[in-house]
Amino acid sequence: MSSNLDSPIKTQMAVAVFNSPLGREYHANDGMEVAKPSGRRRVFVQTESGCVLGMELDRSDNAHTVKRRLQVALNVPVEESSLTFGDTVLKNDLSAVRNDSPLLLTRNLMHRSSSTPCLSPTGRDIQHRDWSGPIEILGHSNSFKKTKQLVKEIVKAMKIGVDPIPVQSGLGGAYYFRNSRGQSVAIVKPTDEEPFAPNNPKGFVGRALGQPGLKRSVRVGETGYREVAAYLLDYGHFANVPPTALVKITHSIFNINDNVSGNNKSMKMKKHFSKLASLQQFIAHDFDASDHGTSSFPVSAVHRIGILDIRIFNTDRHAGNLLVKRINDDGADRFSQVELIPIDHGLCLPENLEDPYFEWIHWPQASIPFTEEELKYIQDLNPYRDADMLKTELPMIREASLRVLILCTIFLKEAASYGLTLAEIGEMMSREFRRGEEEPSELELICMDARRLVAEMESDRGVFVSSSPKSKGHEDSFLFEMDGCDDSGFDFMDDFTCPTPPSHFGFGRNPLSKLQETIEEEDGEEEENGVAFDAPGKSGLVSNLSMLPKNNSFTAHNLKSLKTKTENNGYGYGFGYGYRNGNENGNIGVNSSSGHRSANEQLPASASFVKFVDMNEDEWCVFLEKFQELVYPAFANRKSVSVGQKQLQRLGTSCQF
Ligand SMILES: Nc1ncnc2c1ncn2[C@@H]1O[C@H](COP(=O)(O)OP(=O)(O)OP(=O)(O)O)[C@@H](O)[C@H]1O
Repeated sequence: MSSNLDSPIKTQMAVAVFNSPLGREYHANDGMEVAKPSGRRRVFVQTESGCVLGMELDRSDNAHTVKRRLQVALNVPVEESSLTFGDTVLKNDLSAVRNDSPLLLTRNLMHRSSSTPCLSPTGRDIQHRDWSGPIEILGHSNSFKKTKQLVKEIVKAMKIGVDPIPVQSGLGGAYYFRNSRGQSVAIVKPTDEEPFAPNNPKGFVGRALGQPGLKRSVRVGETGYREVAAYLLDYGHFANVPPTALVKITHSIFNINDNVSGNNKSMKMKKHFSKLASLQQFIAHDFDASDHGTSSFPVSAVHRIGILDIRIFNTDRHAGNLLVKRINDDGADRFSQVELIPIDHGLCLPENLEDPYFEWIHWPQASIPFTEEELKYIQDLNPYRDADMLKTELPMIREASLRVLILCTIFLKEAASYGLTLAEIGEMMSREFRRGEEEPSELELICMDARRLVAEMESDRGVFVSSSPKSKGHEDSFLFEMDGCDDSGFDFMDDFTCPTPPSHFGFGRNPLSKLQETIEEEDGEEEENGVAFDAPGKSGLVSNLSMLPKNNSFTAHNLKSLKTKTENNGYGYGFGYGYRNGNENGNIGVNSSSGHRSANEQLPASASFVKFVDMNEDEWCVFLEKFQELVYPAFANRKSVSVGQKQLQRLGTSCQF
């Protein structure tokens, strides 16, 4: 039986099927929200094609009944599909699924590239039968007040025919939505148009939702809720993150790729598609931080954004992601002050520690000590409360990301109270390149030591827990079990071995402490397919970039951005992991005829030195205790080096005279 999960139109048809069993539709944004009887929930099912269905669940529903309804609508046999909610593949019980949760429907068998889209001429009629509003906010937090207002303005404008405008810059699909006066009021980024997602309009396709994305530890399709998480965590608007919410949004502007030819389908069809997207308030600005000298940036703005970046382990704070707005502009070229607006938090809260990117790290503002007010803000942060808040507001968030948030917040609190500056904290979190090797950051080294202590305690007590680091047959070596997208047959993070980290802190980093990451299934498949690019060295980067699509939406900014993203991760020194073209069995499809590029052609794999998700609750608690004990010697070490560096700098200056 051919399954039609890839058909956006079929997906739209399914709306009718979903609405019927319960007879009543829930309107999130029209002010008519009816109190639901307990057990009744509104969920949003996203298919692999990116399209989204609003659906009501009853207390009696289970995964099987939901999939059965999907089978009727989409012709996907129940036994061939999986329904995923965050970390959980739903087997039967749906009690963990809360109101407003997005669910991902995937096929177990991987024949994506050979599936034939099935288009239905009745799509328009179906759209009329979808009673949900054109924009529904997922979640009911008070924090979304501003967004609700924006949504009203946008819907009003849409009704009188004011269309959104596609955003040319950036690697993902994004659209400026406007008010009735034609002013941009929000930027909308559909989750299925992210870089490498199936409907990316700029040629970066090749991975399925849920697979590793631009950053290996952030899955494709999951940057949208991270944008919202950053906003929700920005208590008191401290760092100035623009109001952001996750929405189900329906419009004909959105991009749908024909998954056979890779061509853009929606442009020709002008159909309406419902998508899950982040919707962020548009902030009028004058330039971004890459366009202007940074010396005018207020110290407090840099500190506040830096504090947020550390909490959320931002891997993408490049200068383009800091908008700059002049204030007190006297009309001349001079202006007394600027306001900074941090945007684009889709690559924060990774599922693993990797190399963060903090543009501010070498700005002088970052080396100025925190003020009392900033220290108070930091001390009042409660990582466990933050994690609970995110779980409530964004129920699909993964445990691994929450652990990264908890760890980084603890690290920030301890480091700030010890007296470290923003720059020192950022440096301790960043990896370095030595002799062409990416080495773990000081933060990662501390974590590796803490993990070793947990493992030692367990072996002393004779405890063997399946999720603990296990002996791999040779001394000092562990094999960590991975969580994976088991149903997709694609391991998110593959097994890797972990030699014992060095027992000292600081600067004697042991290159051998780097975990040897298995490069997914590539090795085998490279041989099978006989198509492999191996371009070590910097020239590899250049040659790969030169192969990027040349469509009109792909600008120098995109290039710079991809280059920054890769170089930031230390990949600028080599695409040395080997690249391959997609294969017809696989999830890494390439449509070279259409100019669409495979994700794997451009993405090197990142090293994982330490992970947290394989620890059970008890181990995690002990790990955190050990971590907190171990940070102090590391802080002392860092402080003494900073002092040494300052003395050297002074010496250098005095030598000039
Ligand atoms: N809240 C906002 N207000 C105004 N402009 C915005 C806002 N968010 C994004 N933009 C603009 O849209 C562009 C693209 O957005 P963004 O950087 O978030 O997308 P992206 O695809 O993730 O980009 P990149 O690949 O560079 O990280 C930005 O360069 C910026 O000019």
